[in-house]
Amino acid sequence: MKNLRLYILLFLMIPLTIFAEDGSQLWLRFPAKNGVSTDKIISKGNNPTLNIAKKELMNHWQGQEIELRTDKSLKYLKGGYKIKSVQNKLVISAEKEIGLLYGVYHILRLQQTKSSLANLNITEKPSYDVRILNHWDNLDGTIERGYAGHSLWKWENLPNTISPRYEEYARANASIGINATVLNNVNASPNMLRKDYLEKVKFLADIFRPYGIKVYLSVNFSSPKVLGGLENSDPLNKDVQKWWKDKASEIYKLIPDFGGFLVKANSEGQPGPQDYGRTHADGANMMADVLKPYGGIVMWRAFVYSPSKEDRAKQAYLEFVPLDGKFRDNVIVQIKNGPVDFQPREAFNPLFGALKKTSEMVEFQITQEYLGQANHLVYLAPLFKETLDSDTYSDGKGSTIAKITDGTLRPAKLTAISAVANIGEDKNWTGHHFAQANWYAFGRLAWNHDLTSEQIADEWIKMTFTDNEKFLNPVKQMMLTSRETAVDYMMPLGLHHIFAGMHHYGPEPWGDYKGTRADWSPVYYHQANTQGLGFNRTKTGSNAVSQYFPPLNDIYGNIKTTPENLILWFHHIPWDYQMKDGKTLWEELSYKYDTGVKNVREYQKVWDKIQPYVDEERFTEVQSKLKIQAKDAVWWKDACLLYFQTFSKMPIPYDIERPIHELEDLKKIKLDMGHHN
Ligand SMILES: CO[C@H]1[C@H](O)[C@@H](O)[C@H](O)O[C@@H]1C(=O)O
Repeated sequence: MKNLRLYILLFLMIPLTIFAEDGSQLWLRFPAKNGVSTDKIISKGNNPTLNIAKKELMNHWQGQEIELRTDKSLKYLKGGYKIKSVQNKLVISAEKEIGLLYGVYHILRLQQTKSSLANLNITEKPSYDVRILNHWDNLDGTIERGYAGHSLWKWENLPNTISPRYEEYARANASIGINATVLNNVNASPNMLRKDYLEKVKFLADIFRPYGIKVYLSVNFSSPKVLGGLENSDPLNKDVQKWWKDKASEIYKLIPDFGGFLVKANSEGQPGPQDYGRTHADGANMMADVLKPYGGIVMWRAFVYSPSKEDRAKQAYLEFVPLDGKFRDNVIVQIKNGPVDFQPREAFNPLFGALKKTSEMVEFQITQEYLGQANHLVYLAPLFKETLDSDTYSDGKGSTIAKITDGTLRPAKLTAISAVANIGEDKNWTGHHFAQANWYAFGRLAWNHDLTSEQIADEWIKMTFTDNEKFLNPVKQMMLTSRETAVDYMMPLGLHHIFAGMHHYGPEPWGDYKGTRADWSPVYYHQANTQGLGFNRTKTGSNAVSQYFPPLNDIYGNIKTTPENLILWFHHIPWDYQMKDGKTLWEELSYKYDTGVKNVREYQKVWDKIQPYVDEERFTEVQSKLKIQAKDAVWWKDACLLYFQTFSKMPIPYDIERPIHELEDLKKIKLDMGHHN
């Protein structure tokens, strides 16, 4: 009897052990045991990176014999590799060991996704040289726009305590080809460059190095003054230049392969060269000169907005175009995908392609500051692809942002792509299990921007969850539509920045922040009045359309040819304007919000139905996040429709669910999150 009870108990525990998954392993769920024995791995040499590659094979590879071979003639692959089936074995070759490690992750991915391993003949060359994460982590452990707990970097404990997550982080990045990281917030503390902090940075760099990851730092332009006690931080002051020179030498003594600096200057209150009447080029070049002897680079951000009254969407272009050709060749201008700020949908940033003699790189945001943060399931590959595939026409038809930034159209000395990370201390790393997919997607696209959103989702689901079609197909569909769904319930038809100030989580279309910058207020962006809705950026308005190359300036300048998903970005249009499907603007807007809500409801059903194929922990966690997302979608719909209705004075179409909130109550919601604009 006793035994029987024990058996029953053991039997009941089986599912628990099978399903003891929590998300902490990310997509790295290779088979745990039964890897190949050492004699099935042929490789010469003993180098830390190679040793990791061999260890991964021993622990996880279940296939045939593998040969790892460095080959100097493969330099042209720029860190890439070849995988070839030769008789009974697989040969992975690359110029350097890091290419071999990438090749090993490639075959482990094939194994994990149950792809064919027969007759392989693969050549991989990355789209970009520098594939970099930007952490907005502060020295006190908080993260600006971080929604997955505190920073991974425990500065106070370094170098005495080394968290195992440092290496896990490096491994996860290497597995998708990310090869660089900026450890600290672009709103940078001058203390980052203090001797004691640099020594801590060295420890992280040492852990990341075998995984091919170079460390970069965000620097505060006033460091010479604040940290060095100099009179000012004027880039043309010899003492200031010497301070940076000495600092560079100090850094490279500790970290010989240090990557360089990321700089946010003269933006949102940060100091910069303009404080001394100098230009962005003067500032960037001063830093570039001190890094040059060591092979370091400067990533200078174009996210600036000046005290001018110009449309905010025009400002980066206005500041940087006159400086084209004035930057050193180890400076690269880092440009947000859109001209405003990581909105659910923006027109692409017109600065892409406009700098002809200066290297340009994209900055994406993986952390979902404006996309429901860690609560909403929004798969971002479609957003990333939309930007990369946008044709700027800068050098004629086909001048996509991908081709401008990857060196195809401009033989750029330097190619790079970056994204603001969503990683924190949370057990599942990113707050929402599905937000891991956005880290993954960024890495995969940085490696190969020709991959489709669907391919990436397919891989990620198979690696992270299962290849069972009953899970794979519906979940993939949910992911692929999720970005458009978020656009629909937040800001359809080109609406933008109608978020509540500070936290940027919920809706506040009525926001009119008198006394602050006009361009921090939602009312500035949607321009709703009794005539209509939208921001007039045509010739009769801010003329932002003129910053686009022909024929885009005309296409966007004309209401009839502007794509409807951007119509309110470029035009102020009457409420009864007739859309392509025959509906009025007001009706179209209403149906878009409604579609967004309905889709989230569908996602809830999809998720509940796949319960048999996922562990309890992840099932419940995603399920409860979807509940929040569904409530938030209704909140967005009610807030925006009830508010805009005060101008349109038209009824919400009767086949749409009625609002369940009162506008006045919604206006009272105050969330205490975040800390500035
Ligand atoms: C790091 O600051 C961020 C800020 O939190 C974010 O709300 C803003 O819009 O963008 C800034 C930037 O990109 O510099």
